[in-house]
Amino acid sequence: MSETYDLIVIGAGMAGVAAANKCGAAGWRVAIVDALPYGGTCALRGCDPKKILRRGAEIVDAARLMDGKGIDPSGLKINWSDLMAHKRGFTDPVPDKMEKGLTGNGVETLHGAARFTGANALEVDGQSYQSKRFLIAAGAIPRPVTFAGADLMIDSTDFLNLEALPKRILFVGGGFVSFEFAHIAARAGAEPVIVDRGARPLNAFDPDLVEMLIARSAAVGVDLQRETEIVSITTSGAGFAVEVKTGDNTTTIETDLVVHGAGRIAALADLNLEAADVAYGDKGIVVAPHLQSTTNAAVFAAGDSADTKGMPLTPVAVIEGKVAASNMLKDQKILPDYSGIPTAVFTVPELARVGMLEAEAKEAGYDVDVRFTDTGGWYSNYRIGEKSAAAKVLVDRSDGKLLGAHLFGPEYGELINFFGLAMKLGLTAKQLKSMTAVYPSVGSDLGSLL
Ligand SMILES: Cc1cc2nc3c(=O)[nH]c(=O)nc-3n(C[C@H](O)[C@H](O)[C@H](O)COP(=O)(O)OP(=O)(O)OC[C@H]3O[C@@H](n4cnc5c(N)ncnc54)[C@H](O)[C@@H]3O)c2cc1C
Ligand SMILES: NC(=O)c1ccc[n+]([C@@H]2O[C@H](COP(=O)([O-])OP(=O)(O)OC[C@H]3O[C@@H](n4cnc5c(N)ncnc54)[C@H](O)[C@@H]3O)[C@@H](O)[C@H]2O)c1
Repeated sequence: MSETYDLIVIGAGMAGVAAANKCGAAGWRVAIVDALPYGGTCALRGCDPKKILRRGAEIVDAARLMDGKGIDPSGLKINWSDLMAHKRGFTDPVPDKMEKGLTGNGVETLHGAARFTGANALEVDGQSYQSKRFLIAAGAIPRPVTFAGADLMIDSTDFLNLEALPKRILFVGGGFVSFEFAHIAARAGAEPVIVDRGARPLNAFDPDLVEMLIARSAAVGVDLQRETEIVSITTSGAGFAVEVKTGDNTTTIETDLVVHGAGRIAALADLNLEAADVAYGDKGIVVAPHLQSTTNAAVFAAGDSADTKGMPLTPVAVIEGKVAASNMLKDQKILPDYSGIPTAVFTVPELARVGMLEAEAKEAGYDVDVRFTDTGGWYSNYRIGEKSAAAKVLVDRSDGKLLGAHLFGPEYGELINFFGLAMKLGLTAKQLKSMTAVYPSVGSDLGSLL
């Protein structure tokens, strides 16, 4: 006999859990299902474990920047297995905590891979379930790539579980994952190479600041090869030979490990969406702006597995999960507010962005006042020995409002949040400048960037 629910959520990550808790707490009969331990990518295989490993890199880098300024960094090194144990101290308890939170809100927690069998029906490990509504929050998986030997790569999840870090690591793709991991690996004594097929890696970020990050990366031993395609990966001794092509030139890079950093696609292949008549593509479930499927009214989608305006980021997944839940509960069509959502690449130091890129703002016809400042010589950076830092703030000359902010430097992953809030509230640059910050703090630099 099949069970009947008000809502079944597929995926116990940030989007799914936010929605399930909200609908469960509102008194609906809700079930949530995940094929993996509860917690999703961010808490178990992404943001949180990654930033714990980055802490090791931050400390090593900070000490090296103070070499000759009162700190002797010689002998300082990352103990990889201890750092991993520190990471597991956070990740191990997550599934249990998350499941308890859900059951506390009256949500039934199921385990296994969900597969649609009809417009209002799915099965999990042979057991059938009926529901009035479904939320697909199935996240993303590494983009399948076609070069020979692609199966020899490890993915980001494997990297975050490495018991030992080899010396030579090649990252395929010049995006978030590769830059963040390469920065950690370099500070842990590895020699990372990033191979990107494009002319400009991290192309969602300000090009001038990306060039500064590339130079800073090179200084710590991260080798970037641009406009370079992977031809093949083969095993070679205990490691791998990666054949790469730049223009007409083909060379081979010997390495101990090859890591997939070539993007992610929505994880929908196993859901048998055809059975439920749910339209989808590589970017996710095709949804109306209020997150309801365009082809099956019983289905909503949120997070990395929904094709929306939002980037595949944790804050977006949470917002979309909550908005989808609210729309289902109240039978309304509220739209997610994507304004002022910042993002950062957690290299050391970090690169951050909120709002439009300079090129996007100009293309959209704004009269843009571009306020670029090299902050490498500022007190905040002098204090810690960092010479490479800058900010680019974009202001609309017509009304003084912020169009975008782009930052590269230590603690700027925090500083960007002020710009995000100001943009969400529609503040002018002048209004933001009126903020009084603790002195001396990185926040107290903000006024001078405007
Ligand atoms: C290495 C890495 C680092 C990242 N760092 C950051 C960061 O610093 N900041 C940031 O904002 N974002 C970061 N992200 C992105 C962020 O993790 C995602 O945007 C976010 O986790 C998406 O949440 P979600 O709920 O949509 O999906 P997920 O958290 O991926 O959850 C989806 C869940 O669905 C389950 N599932 C899928 N198919 C099925 C099925 N058929 N049946 C049952 N269960 C299923 C999966 O097992 C998974 O647990 C990072 C991503 C990666 C890979
Ligand atoms: N700090 C964060 O917020 C964070 C961290 C990690 C991941 N994420 C999320 O996860 C998503 C996926 O991250 P990602 O780094 O895997 O992808 P990405 O989309 O950021 O970058 C992929 C890069 O790989 C390149 N590429 C693709 N195929 C290639 C090939 N065959 N050979 C060489 N280069 C190739 C692309 O040109 C691109 O530069 C991101 O878009 C982001 O939303 C966020």
